[in-house]
Parts: sequence; structure tokens; C-alpha cells
Amino acid sequence: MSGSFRFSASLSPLQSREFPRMPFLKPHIHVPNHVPALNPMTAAHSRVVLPENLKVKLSALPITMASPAAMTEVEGLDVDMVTEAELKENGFRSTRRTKIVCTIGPRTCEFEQIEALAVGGMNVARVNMCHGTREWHRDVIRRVRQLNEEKGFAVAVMMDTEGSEIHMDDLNGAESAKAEDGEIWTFTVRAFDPPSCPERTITVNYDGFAEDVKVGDELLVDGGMVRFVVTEKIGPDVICHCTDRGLLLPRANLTFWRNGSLVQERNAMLPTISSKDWLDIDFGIAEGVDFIAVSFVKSAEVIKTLKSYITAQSPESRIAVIAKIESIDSLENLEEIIQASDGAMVARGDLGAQIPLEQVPSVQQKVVQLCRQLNKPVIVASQLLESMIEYPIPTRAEVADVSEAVGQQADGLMLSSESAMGLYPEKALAVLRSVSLRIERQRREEKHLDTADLPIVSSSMPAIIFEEICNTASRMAKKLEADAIFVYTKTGQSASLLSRNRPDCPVFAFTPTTSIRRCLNLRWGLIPFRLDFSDDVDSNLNRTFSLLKARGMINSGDFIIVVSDVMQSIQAIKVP
Ligand SMILES: Nc1ncnc2c1ncn2[C@@H]1O[C@H](COP(=O)(O)OP(=O)(O)OP(=O)(O)O)[C@@H](O)[C@H]1O
Ligand SMILES: CC(=O)C(=O)O
Ligand SMILES: [K+]
Ligand SMILES: [Mg+2]
Repeated sequence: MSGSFRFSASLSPLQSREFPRMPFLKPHIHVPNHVPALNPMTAAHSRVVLPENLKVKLSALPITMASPAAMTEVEGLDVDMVTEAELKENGFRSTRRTKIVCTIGPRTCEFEQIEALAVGGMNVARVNMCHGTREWHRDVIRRVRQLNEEKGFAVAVMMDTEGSEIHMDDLNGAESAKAEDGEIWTFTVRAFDPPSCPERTITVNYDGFAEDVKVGDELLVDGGMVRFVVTEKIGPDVICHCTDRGLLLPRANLTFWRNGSLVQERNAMLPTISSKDWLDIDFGIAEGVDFIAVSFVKSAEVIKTLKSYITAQSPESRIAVIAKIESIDSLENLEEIIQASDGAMVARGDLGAQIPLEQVPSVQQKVVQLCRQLNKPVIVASQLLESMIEYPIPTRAEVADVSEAVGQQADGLMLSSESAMGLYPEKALAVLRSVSLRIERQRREEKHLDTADLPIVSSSMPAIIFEEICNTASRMAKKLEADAIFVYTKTGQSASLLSRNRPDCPVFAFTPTTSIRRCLNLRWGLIPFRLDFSDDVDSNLNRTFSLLKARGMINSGDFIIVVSDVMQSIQAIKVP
């Protein structure tokens, strides 16, 4: 192919009274005769031969409708060294698509330890307000921020609320306690000064506990990791007999069962967000966390309340609210809850304490699918690599479980105890990374037919049109075997719509806002960069190409599909 050519499709606004500015849904593309395989709408699945100076532009908006150019000086590109190294070494196609959330705990709270996790591929650091003091959490959050500032990482911070379910005390600072079969333990609502707590006595946080529980009830710690049966009640003390031995961990969740059913009674009346949680939320807002994960969500109302509270407290903040699916009540209102939230977490730990274990996998699958439909990021959490709390290699079953979540194309996988207090946090992270890469590659090699029928999620007509542009861009990238999609996004919305399509190639998301960059870091397949850009798509592209080329992250000849939410356009272009 010799010489250069360029063509673009210019569109005229549709003559519609309802949507006077609505552009053509189906842009007319003029394809020169001498480039037979170029038409992106008809290209076959085989690798197409692209001309040297390829540049195709499909624009949904007539050029005149674009907002006036607001040139901003490019200060440079915020990218971390891990992404940079990965892109240089492996090229675009093999970057990891599944994101990783690590719970930060005593084993990983120092700056060097957090840095080691970031280097190992942590995308989101989670702090769990069930444990530790606010000062402890503040230090962790600030270390993550410092790391981002110093090393260019985009590690987001997720604050997880305690919620007001029933749980045990913190074992006076002990890491754990062992309960053996046949032992007698006392669960009590009495308060003790730390040294005076008798042996085999556990304080329970919920005052109504001793009243609600009955002799003969089964008491499950952590969803059945340890089991007791209630043999006697003496005032505030509930005397129990251990029937299934195991390890008691600080603040472990407690549920009680009567005749094979979960007893909810007054427990169900506890608020989802307790007064302590509200203080933690104020703390999270003040510290500028990126996500607040709400424990034991039962209905969409609480999510709506929290979102309006955040907006009122901090109108500028973009804190995303994640609904943790772990309570039996949430299952009845799943769609409504996810719709109201900015994302969801399948919190399998507590979920498995509220529904029979054999139902947990199907709930996981359902939540993952629903989130994809509704365009919300979803995290699969708890016990992914539980044995790695103590051992340096996972079980085969754990690897299979992780593979399943990756195969379901969840946005993120989460480490809990494995990274918070386990012996091998970095090794556990490495396992998530390598299993993700392997399964993702396998899916691509098998050319998995993604049959997901994605309903429209946008509500206004212009937004719907742009959603279709993103869907088309993903499809084009797949059919034309593009090396990457570039998206220039001010709000992050178009990047999320592209991610939702789970395209074959990675999506480079350029956004001028650091907090949006961090939020996008939870989304499947997105590589977020912070970049100031203008409304001039061509000049953005040229600058991005030269910045990325200078750092060896892309090469001449790479084939890129470009989407911009400013111009609402698609371009197909070869890096010059
Ligand atoms: N900030 C912390 N300080 C001390 N220990 C922590 C901290 N965060 C986590 N841990 C330890 O790691 C374990 C696992 O953490 P994880 O966040 O999964 O908590 P969890 O108690 O299982 O509750 P949740 O249901 O909210 O996940 C905890 O049981 C606790 O022992
Ligand atoms: C993560 C969490 O809260 C759970 O699995 O219960
Ligand atoms: K929690
Ligand atoms: Mg939980």
C-alpha cells in the first residue's frame, strides 16, 4: 500500500422534533475501492491488512456541534512504573484485565509493604473499619496516597463499613483463639475491663443477644468456621458447648440458627449503617477515600441515603458507593440495590453464614451477571486463597475458584485475611495475578463468543447514542483485532461502557482527573492514565502517541481504536 489517505464520515443531524440534535444512528462510511478489507462494519474475523497510514473516523456529532476547544497544557502523563514495565515487556494484549483488591491489615500496613503490594499489582487497597482505630486507618490511607504521588500509581482506597451485625469482641488483642470440641465457652453481653475477662469468655457487641438467643440454638462463628450449641442462659451470659472446633478470629461475625433456619428477629431491625459507621463515613469523606463499601446492605434505600449524604457533605467528591451482598435480605432486592449503587461486592464470607453454602456460587454468578448488565463494577471477595494465610501455595480447589471468578469476568478479586494478616500476602497476590493472566489468555485464544446481551443503561437519547458508539468501538476492536482502545474521558463514563463490553484488547483510559483515574482502576480491562487533554481529538492523539512512544509503551504501526466523549466519535488509526 503506497501513499497516505484519510477519510471521515460527516453526518448531518436528524430532522427529529424530539431530538433535534440527534445524529444519524448509522453513520455512512465512505470506503475507497482500493482498500477492500477496510470497512470496519463488514470486516471478517481474520486479521485484516491495514494500510500504513490508516485513519478512519466515525463521528456521531457533526463537527460543528463539538464544544469549543479548551486547550490545556499537557503537563505529562501519570502512569505507574508497573504498568509501564508491563506494557513494554508484554505488549498490550497480555496486560491483566482482572483487577485486584487487597485488604490492608497488620501484615501489610507499613509503607514498604503497601508499596510491595502495589508493585505486585494491587489496584485497590481496602481498609476494614471492623478492625483497628481510625488513626491506624488514617495512616494507611495517607501512605497509599503518598505512594501514588511519589510513584505514579493509581491505587484506589476502599473503606469498608463495620455494619451492625452481631460480632464478637477483639479477643483482647490476641490474633486468634482455639475452641476445641466439647469445650464450654461463655458468650456474654457484660463488659469487662481488658485484663479481667475470664478464660473462654467472649463479649458480644449486641445488647439484645442474650435475650434473643434460646437454649438449643446453634451459634455459628464466621458462618460455621466454629460451631456451638447453647446449653444454658444465665442473665447476660449464654453458656455454649463447642460442637465443631476451629479458630476464633477477632470480631468474627456471629449468627444463630433455630431448627435449621437463620434467626433474624431483632437482628433484622439493626440499622445497616450504625452511628459508629456514620462517624467512619465522615472520616472516609474527610480522608478522600475513593470507595465506601457498605456492609450488610438490605435495601436500595440505604445506598440512596448514603449517596445523598456524601453529596451534601462533599459536593465535589466522587466517592463511589459499593453495595456488599452478604445479607439474606439483599437477595430479595438485588437488582434495585445494584441499580442504586456504584458497584457491588459478593462478600462470600458473611453471605455463606446467611444462606446454605451450596447456594453461594449461584448467587455469585447472578450478581456478577447483573452488574455487567447494569454497568456496575463487581468484586468477588473472601476465601479465594484462604489456605495461603498459612501456606505459601494455594490448594488446587482455590485456584479453580479464582479461575471461575476470572472466567465470569468479574471486575475484581479481593484478598481479605490473606493480605491483612496472612503470612504470604505478596505470594497470594502473585497467585491472583498469574491465574487471572492465564484464564484471560485462554478465553481470548478460545475466541470465547461473548453472547452477553447488554441492555441499554443510559437514559437520555444523546447518552444512549454514545453508549452505542462505545459498544460499536468494542466490537470493531474485536473484529479488527486492534491492539488497544484509547478513550479520552472526562467523567469516566465512556471508559466504563467500553469495559462493560469486555473487549479483546485493553482499554487505555485517559482522564484529566486523578480521582477518576483511581476509580477506573477497579474496572475490568482499563489501564487508566491521568492526562490533561483538549477538545481537539487529533491534537490529543498526536500528543498521547508521542508521550507513550517516548516511554516505549506503544510502537509505530500499533492499531488503535479511539473513542472520545468530547467528540463522541470513533477513529481507527495506526500509530504513525
Ligand atoms: N485493620 C486491621 N487491624 C487488625 N486486623 C485486621 C485489620 N483488618 C483486617 N484484619 C484481620 O484480617 C481478618 C480478615 O479481614 P477482613 O477484612 O476479611 O475482615 P472480616 O472480619 O472477615 O470482616 P468482613 O466481613 O467485613 O470482611 C480479620 O478477621 C482480622 O483478623
Ligand atoms: C468481605 C466480607 O465482608 C465478607 O465476605 O463477609
Ligand atoms: K466490614
Ligand atoms: Mg462481611
